Amino acid sequence: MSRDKYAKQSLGSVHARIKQSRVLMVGAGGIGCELLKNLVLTGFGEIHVVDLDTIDLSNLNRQFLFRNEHIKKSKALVAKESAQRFNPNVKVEAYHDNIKDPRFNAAWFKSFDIVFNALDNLEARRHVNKMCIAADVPLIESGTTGFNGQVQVIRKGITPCYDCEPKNPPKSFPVCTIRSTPSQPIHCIVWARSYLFTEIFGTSEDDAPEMDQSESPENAAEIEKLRQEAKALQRIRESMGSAEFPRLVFNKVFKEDIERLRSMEDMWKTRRAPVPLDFDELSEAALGVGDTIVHKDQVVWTLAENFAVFLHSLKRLSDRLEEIRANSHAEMGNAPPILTFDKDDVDTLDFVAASANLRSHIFGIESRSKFDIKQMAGNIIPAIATTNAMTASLCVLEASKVLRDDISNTKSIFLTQLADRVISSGPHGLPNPNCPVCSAAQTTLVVDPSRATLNDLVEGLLRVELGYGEEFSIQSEAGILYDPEEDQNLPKTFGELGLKEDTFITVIDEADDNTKVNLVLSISEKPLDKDAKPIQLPEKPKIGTKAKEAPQIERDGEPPVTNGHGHGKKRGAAEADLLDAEVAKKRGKVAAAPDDDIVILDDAEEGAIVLD
Ligand SMILES: Nc1ncnc2c1ncn2[C@@H]1O[C@H](COP(=O)(O)OP(=O)(O)OP(=O)(O)O)[C@@H](O)[C@H]1O
Ligand SMILES: [Zn+2]
Repeated sequence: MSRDKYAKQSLGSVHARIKQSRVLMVGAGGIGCELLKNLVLTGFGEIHVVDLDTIDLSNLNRQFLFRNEHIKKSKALVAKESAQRFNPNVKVEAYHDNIKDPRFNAAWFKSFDIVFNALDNLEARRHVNKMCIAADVPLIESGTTGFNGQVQVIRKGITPCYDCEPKNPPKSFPVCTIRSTPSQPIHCIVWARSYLFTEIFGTSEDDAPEMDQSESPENAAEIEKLRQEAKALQRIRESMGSAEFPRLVFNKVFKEDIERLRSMEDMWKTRRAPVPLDFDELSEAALGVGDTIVHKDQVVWTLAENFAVFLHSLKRLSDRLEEIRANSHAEMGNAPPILTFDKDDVDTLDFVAASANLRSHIFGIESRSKFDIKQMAGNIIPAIATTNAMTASLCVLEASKVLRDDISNTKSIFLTQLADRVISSGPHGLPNPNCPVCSAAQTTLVVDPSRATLNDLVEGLLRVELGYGEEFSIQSEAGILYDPEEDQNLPKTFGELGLKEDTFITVIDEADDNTKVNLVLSISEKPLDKDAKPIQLPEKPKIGTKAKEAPQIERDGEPPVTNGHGHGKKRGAAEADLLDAEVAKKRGKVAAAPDDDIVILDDAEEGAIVLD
């Protein structure tokens, strides 16, 4: 019996296309392992796998292509080795690399029939989306968070792309809530991790993405005060290692800062005022607390127990940092050593858990167990192997429609546990005509990197040849290259600006009327004849104008479910609840769609039953 017999029977006529197809899978983690197994067993002819990471012990429970002996090895290479054995007729290529590496350029993307995203972060997803739009290759985008999952087919000009709907930025809390008026355990946990821990052992809180530092006239004075408090804490940090250090830190953050807050009476008219803690009183109460308390991670510690763990962990972390400092003395000129919070590093977790609970006590907020705090501080949502497996199988189902050239029948599919049906789907909708990525005009820009300047582009090409007015800006991946107020780069050459082969730059028209859609220029380097212009367009692009008002398009409102929101961060528990509610809402909407029913088609020719 031939190996493909059942695949042929269930897939019907598309089986042959699948066999000849060349596909790319980006990410070999939770979804990726399931997906690669499906692709290999379905018989996709040539599969390329890219993943930048190595295998971690914590991956093994669900990433079943990996075993204990593979820990620390490349995910892409091991996934290839393991999956290849399922079907020797399939060719698998693996790359242990970041998909953003320039070698994976638009021409390389173009060589695939379909691209599958099995990623965990917004940045990489957006990059692959952009490359697939530039290369005009269909993309199957997928993501899971706990029991929720989503699959979306993206095809330039036909479906919305990943960036057609702006994505929610990662959840952040106003700095004043975290530093002055916490009201939930998560506020105290963010304070302990992103303020206290980083001010004592790391770099400044200014870098914490979950703290929204934006100032307004109402909070400017308070923010300035908070800055001064942080500076005072940094001065205390200098006495690390001394016998007085724990008392100094404690008194600063759990007593003096609280007394200052308490004195701001207006703040506490409608809230319970915080009550400072006393070091000596707690020292006495903590005398009987044994060392084993840190192992009781499922019980909520008492105030005295939290105090004891605070002191122990502060000592362990201070000793560690002192030791690193002593050893790194020789390498002068290096940045001073720091510690970073890691949910799996027990010393950092103990410190954050105890500090968060001490603060909760001050503000009359319920304490949490170390186990709970680990979930919240690490933004962990348990990955569910079944959700990944279901999502991966739906990716293949949608891919089969793409290979049948049946994009119009592809669906946006949602998995959710809250609804009466686990899987629901809806039509894919239409591209957003003002989307900065897929509505953009695209063309290649040939430049002589040593001669072509940004001014040649701005004046010679954009204004003279393409009719741009005064108001427009140019952006590269690294940020703004030019706008009317920032023209210092104009005399620089493309070489000096680091704009190499295969990088993209985007021209954003800011004219009030007849605003042009974004123009994406893909750079191609070529030494050009001395007499020729140093910058040329081999093909003049057709640049449409933006729609004045966004038309009412039937499009799925919420952003796709992802198991990471920007910055490679996982979603917090509070966000997960929100997401569940969003998905439930969507589920209600989608379920009402008449074409949501299961259709059984009898494919007479091949004897196959197709479930859509
Ligand atoms: N820019 C990128 N280039 C290549 N691979 C990437 C890139 N960004 C993320 N990935 C990979 O995508 C995969 C996503 O898988 P998954 O969501 O299961 O995460 P994980 O890191 O394996 O698990 P967890 O984060 O839950 O411990 C990871 O293997 C990760 O290395
Ligand atoms: Zn788009």
